[in-house]
Amino acid sequence: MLIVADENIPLLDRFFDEIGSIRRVAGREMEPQDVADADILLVRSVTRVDRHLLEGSRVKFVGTATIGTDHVDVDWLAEQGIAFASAPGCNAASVAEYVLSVLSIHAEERGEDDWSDLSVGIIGAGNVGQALGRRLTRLGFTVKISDPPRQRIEGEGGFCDLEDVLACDIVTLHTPLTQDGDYPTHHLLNADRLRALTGRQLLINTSRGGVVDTQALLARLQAGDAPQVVLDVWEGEPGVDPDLARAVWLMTPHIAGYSLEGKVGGTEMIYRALCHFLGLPARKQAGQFMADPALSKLSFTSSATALDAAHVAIRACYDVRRDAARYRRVLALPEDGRARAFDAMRRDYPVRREFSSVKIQLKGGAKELQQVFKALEFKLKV
Ligand SMILES: NC(=O)c1ccc[n+]([C@@H]2O[C@H](COP(=O)([O-])OP(=O)(O)OC[C@H]3O[C@@H](n4cnc5c(N)ncnc54)[C@H](O)[C@@H]3O)[C@@H](O)[C@H]2O)c1
Ligand SMILES: O=C(O)[C@H](O)[C@H](O)COP(=O)(O)O
Repeated sequence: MLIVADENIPLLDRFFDEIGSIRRVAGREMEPQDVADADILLVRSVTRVDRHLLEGSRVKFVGTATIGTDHVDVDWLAEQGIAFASAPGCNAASVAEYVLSVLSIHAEERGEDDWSDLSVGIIGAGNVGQALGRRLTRLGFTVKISDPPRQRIEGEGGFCDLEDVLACDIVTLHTPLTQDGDYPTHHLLNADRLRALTGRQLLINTSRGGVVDTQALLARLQAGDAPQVVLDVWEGEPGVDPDLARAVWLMTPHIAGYSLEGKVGGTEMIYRALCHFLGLPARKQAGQFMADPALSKLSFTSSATALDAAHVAIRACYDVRRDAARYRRVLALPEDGRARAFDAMRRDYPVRREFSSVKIQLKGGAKELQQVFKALEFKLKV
C-alpha cells in the first residue's frame, strides 16, 4: 500500500509506517504524477485535492489533517467513491488561545482595567467559535454570536444578527470559506461591512483569507477612523499584499492552529479514519508521542489578582507578538522571498503547547482565581 503524504504532516512514520510505505511530497507542489500510483493521499491545507490531481490515480482514501476543507473538492471525491476524512476540531483550542492572546494584549494597550468589559462578536460558532465563546463567557465577557446555518437548525436561541455582532468591540471570524450555498462566506466582510467598523474596534481573522475582501480591507485601513486588524490568514497566501501587511496591527503566517496538540491531533484523527476505512485496529494515540511541555507549571498565591494572573499565564504560554514580530521582518524581502518565508515559518514553527498542558498551582486557592483558570482551560491544582 502506497501512502503519499504532505511532508509537513507531523509524526507520519509513527502513525502510518505499519499501514504502508510513505512517499513524502511538498504539499504546495504536489502534482498528478506524485499521486498516480498512490492508494492513500494525506494532505494539509496547501494541496488542492480535485479532479486535476487525482483523475486516473488509484487513490481510494483522502485524509486532510486540518479543520478547513476548502482545498478539497469533496463532491468530486464522493462522485468517484473516494473516501474522505478531515480533522474537525483538532486545533480549535489552539485558535481560541491565539485569540485570547490577542485580546490580552489589546486590552492592555487600550488601558482596560478589566478586559471582560469588552464585547466580543463571534462569526461562526462551530468548533473554534464555540471553544472561544465558552472561554469568554466564563470569563465574564459579553459575547454575541452570528451563525445563520446553525440558527436555521436550532432556532433563535443565543444567536444575533450579523450587524449586531459587527458592532462589538472585537469581531472575530470563525467560518469556513464557502462560495455557494445559502450562506456563502467568500468576502462576507465586504466593503460595506468594513466601512461600518470604526477605530474603537478590533477585527481578527483566523478563518480563511477570502472571508474578508482584501482590497476593500486595505482601502478601509487607509481611510480615517479605521479598526485595528489582526490577520493570521491571507487571500492568496503564501503571497501576502505587503501594503496590507504593513497596515494591520498584528500579522502572522497562518499559524493560529499550530499548537503541537492541534497538529498532532490532526494526524491522529486521519490515522483513526484510515484505520476505520481499512478495517484495522487504531492502536496509536497522539499522547504517546508528546514530550513533556517546556513550561509545565505556573504557581500563584492568593495575593495575585485574577486578572493579572490570567494575563501572565496566557502570555507565558503563548504571546502572539513573538510570531507577529518574526513575520514582520519578512516584509523587507522581495516578493518571492516573502512567500518562501511564509511557508518556511510554518514548516519550522517552534513547539507551542496548549494551556491544557500547563498545571496552575494556586496556593491559598482564591475562588476567583480558580474560576479564571478553569475558564481558560488550564489544568488546575489547588
Ligand atoms: N488559522 C488557522 O490556523 C485555522 C485553524 C483552524 C480552523 N481554521 C479555519 O476556521 C474555520 C472554522 O473552524 P471550525 O472548526 O470552527 O469549523 P466548523 O465547521 O466546526 O464551524 C464553522 C461554523 O461556521 C458556521 N458558518 C458557516 N457559514 C456561515 C456564515 N455565512 N456566517 C456565520 N457562520 C457561518 C457554520 O454553521 C459552523 O457552525 C475552518 O473552516 C478553517 O477554515 C483556521
Ligand atoms: O484548517 C485548519 O485546520 C488550519 O487552517 C490549519 O492550521 C492549516 O494548516 P496547514 O494545513 O496549512 O498546515
